[in-house]
Amino acid sequence: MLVDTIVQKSGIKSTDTILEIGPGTGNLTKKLLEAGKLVIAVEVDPRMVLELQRRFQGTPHSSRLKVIQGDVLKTELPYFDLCVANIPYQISSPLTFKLLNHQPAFRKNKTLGAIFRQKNVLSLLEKNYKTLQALNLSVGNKDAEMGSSRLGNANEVETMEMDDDDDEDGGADDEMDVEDGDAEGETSEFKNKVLAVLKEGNFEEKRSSKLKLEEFLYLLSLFNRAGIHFS
Ligand SMILES: C[S@@+](CC[C@H](N)C(=O)[O-])C[C@H]1O[C@@H](n2cnc3c(N)ncnc32)[C@H](O)[C@@H]1O
Repeated sequence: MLVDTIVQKSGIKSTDTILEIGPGTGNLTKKLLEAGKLVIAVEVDPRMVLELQRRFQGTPHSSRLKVIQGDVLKTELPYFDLCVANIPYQISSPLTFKLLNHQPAFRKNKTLGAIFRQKNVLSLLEKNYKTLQALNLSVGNKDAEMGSSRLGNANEVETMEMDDDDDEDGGADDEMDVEDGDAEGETSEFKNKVLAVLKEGNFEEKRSSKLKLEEFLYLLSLFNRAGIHFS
């Protein structure tokens, strides 16, 4: 089943308690409960909450289901071993960020500086960063092609200026950096980029458990501005 696959890949030791975000009418919830899990479901839509309660009330599983009605971004999350979610795209970044910073509930009350130095966190972020860079490059190249075909050969100077702009914006040069850089150099370069964002907002020594929602969102905006995304 899906959860077992996730567990195998992630190396998580225990999956007794599952946080399910956006359970809707509860199709996955049912499977999780049937697999003997304790499910904490966070659902914003009151109609879905009623449906969930109606569906599992009086069944042998009801004692292992807790439903929390509310916006997951504004809800204080309980302890859980594994989180599953099927949620709208718009909230996936802030949610991933919230979950990344939910670590005090498991592991220690680490500073953000310590959390963002962890290899698994850095490698996830770097993967997203490179995907976005590649997408931007391909969109940039398409725009440049369309631009030069619009200008045609009649205005060579304009076309050359446009090429220069591309270089300044990190177009072709960046692509070469990505291809030519050695793996370790790139990783520490990316780590420095992440730490620079934390320093910019004065977040490095702050503890995630003490942050307010506004501070989370501000930090998220700083990361996004630097091209660093969480999903
Ligand atoms: C794509 S549906 C998932 C449906 C469900 N997995 C199923 O199979 O029936 C997304 C669900 O996320 C819920 N949702 C959207 N935003 C949410 C939020 N901020 N907090 C909690 N739940 C949310 C919606 O109400 C909806 O039930």
